[in-house]
Amino acid sequence: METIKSVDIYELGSPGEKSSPWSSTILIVKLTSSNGNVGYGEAPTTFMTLPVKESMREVERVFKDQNYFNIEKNMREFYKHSFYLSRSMEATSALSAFEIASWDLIGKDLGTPVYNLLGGEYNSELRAYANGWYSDCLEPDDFVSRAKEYIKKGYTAFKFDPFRNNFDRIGNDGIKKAVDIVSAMRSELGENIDLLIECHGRFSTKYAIKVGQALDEFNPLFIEEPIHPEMELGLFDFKRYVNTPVALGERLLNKEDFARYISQGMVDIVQADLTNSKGILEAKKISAIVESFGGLMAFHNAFGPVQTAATLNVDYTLTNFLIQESFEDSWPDWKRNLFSGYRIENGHFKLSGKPGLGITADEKLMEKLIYDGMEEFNKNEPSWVVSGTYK
Ligand SMILES: O=C(O)[C@H](O)[C@@H](O)[C@H](O)[C@H](O)CO
Ligand SMILES: [Mg+2]
Repeated sequence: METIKSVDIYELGSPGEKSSPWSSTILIVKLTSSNGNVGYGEAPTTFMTLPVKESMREVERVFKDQNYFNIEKNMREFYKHSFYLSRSMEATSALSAFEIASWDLIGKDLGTPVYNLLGGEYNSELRAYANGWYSDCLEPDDFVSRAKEYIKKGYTAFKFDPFRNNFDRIGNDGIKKAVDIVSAMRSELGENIDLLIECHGRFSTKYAIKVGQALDEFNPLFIEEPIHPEMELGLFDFKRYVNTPVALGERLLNKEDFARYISQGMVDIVQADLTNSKGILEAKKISAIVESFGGLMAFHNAFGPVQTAATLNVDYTLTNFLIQESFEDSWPDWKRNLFSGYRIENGHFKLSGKPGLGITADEKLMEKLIYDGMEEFNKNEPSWVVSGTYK
């Protein structure tokens, strides 16, 4: 029986190098098996780096010395101990990292990519959408000319938040500015480019509806988190008055959360995040629930390379895959060089086909990037926006 012999938790970062503010640090767990193989997992940060790092120590107490093939058992064991798990983003994130790393080990032990253990390859080309591409863009022309650079790289879908520093409420001027940006993107880039509108859960219901109605005419692929996440009942009204499909999920924690949303018709496109909703097997379960209600999957993927690799392994197997989020082309070099194995070419992701998650760590670089502390903080710009856009 192979067990988890040692656990290493890495906080990595390179202060000063431009990075998405919410992901200027990343958290990686490395599990070493009794047979010498290593598996990697990742947890999200966003103003919670140190609490999540600390939570990973709690997960370690449960997972250490266990047989990592027993994913269900180990997950349930942590569930039993972690009284607040069902409500804790930090605990669920920490747990997810261990789950993902366990799969990396399992795949490596069996000599096969993780997707082969989850139903096999259904999608071989994974269409990506670009995010992070619009840093410092404020005016319609800024957005259009930056998007054109990404179209040259092969992207055909763009997510962006055109709402600047409007929060809770938005006035006519704020709506007009957003409309100008979205309308310029549509008219300059054409009907074949998909526009994905990100609201970052910033509005209360009435204002979200105003925004949604104003943008419907530009036919976005979806509108994301239009309403503050805890005001989810507002989604019923939102969906009554706005035609654009609703996407959300990056702040939901488990399949039961997703089951409530999808079964009540509160969401169309589900953006679960493997690193904060219990990892790979839960992602398969969530996707199955969503599929049963006719929903599509577009996994949230805003952190580091282990997250991307884990997510792609699930994407490969999905019959209800829509599109995959990607920040890769706006990453700083340190993040790009940490792991090799998957590619993004011509706006599509491809895995290496190597065993496990299919990635290899540059361990020397990892050692160099070890960092201790919270991610960057800017009083004037919350960490969840693309930098230079909250004005
Ligand atoms: O959809 C997304 O990619 C996210 O909303 C990001 O834009 C977040 O701001 C970040 O993930 C914060 O955790
Ligand atoms: Mg989002």
